[in-house]
Amino acid sequence: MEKTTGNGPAVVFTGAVKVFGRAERTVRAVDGIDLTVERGETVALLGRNGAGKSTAISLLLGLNEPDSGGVQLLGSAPEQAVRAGRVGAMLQDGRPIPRVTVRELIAFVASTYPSPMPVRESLALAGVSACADRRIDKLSGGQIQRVRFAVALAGNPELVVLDEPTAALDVEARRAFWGSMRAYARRGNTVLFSTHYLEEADENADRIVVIDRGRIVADGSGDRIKESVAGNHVSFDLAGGPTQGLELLPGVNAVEIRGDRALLRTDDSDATVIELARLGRVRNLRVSPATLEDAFLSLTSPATDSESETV
Ligand SMILES: Nc1ncnc2c1ncn2[C@@H]1O[C@H](COP(=O)(O)OP(=O)(O)OP(=O)(O)O)[C@@H](O)[C@H]1O
Repeated sequence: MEKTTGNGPAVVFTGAVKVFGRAERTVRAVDGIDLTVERGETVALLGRNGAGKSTAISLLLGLNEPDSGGVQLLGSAPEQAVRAGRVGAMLQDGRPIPRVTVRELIAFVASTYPSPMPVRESLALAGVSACADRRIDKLSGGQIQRVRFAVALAGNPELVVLDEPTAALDVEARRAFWGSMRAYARRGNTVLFSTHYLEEADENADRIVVIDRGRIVADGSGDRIKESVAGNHVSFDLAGGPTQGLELLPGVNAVEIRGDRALLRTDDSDATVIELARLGRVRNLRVSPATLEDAFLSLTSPATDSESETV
């Protein structure tokens, strides 16, 4: 497909800060983000509830102005790139579902852009050709999300920004959605999506940017992020043995007791196991590498009281 290509990165945040509230009740929702996304990359913004993902996306789309720092989209100011149809977005809004057919909606949205994607193509890419003549308010949640994706594609954008696009979908609908997203990305387009699902970030993004309290705390491939929280888990049956002192074993930096089993996180599993053996504590022992979830948990802070935790 012909693309309006340009030079330079797709997205650049430079020291972006966004503060909400006043006086002593302020929240630094975005607290100094520096981030460059190259054209053609698929990047996941991964963070817990309230981490600042939606606020970062609102700055990127020009829906909010940063208090300091700046944001550039496809080499221009966000509003300019959005107006030209160079960016498509799916936000977490609860707008009412229109009572028109899928094709009518997409044709209408396409008509508002200077050089739209042919309607047939955006329907196919979003995987909604088969329900194009059905009314949107009669579709399933998964289909509606894909119609919203078709809306995001209507202007023939070079970049799509998706804010938790699969939050309310079941496993099958999610898989179908990500299939459509990847087909769009394979055309050389750029995708930036936010999620709190680790597996989705790992499976669908080339790069994961972990956000916590408005800051970037890790940036790289899933494997690289796992490595940044180097270490292994050593677990064994307690068999009624003592739990105190386990945190003092060589290499150990965290201890968890689950029923009759001890789980130790360690930087030096060899040394931990040797000492456990010396103490005669080796019962049903297992050593396993840190997972992406371990990495995520150790990089981000738990949600505060006001935020619900759904990770
Ligand atoms: N308009 C606003 N006014 C006041 N505070 C806000 C506003 N928007 C966001 N916040 C606060 O800024 C912080 C970041 O919120 P944001 O919605 O960007 O996080 P998020 O990572 O997208 O979370 P979620 O996964 O729940 O969507 C939170 O503490 C939130 O309460």
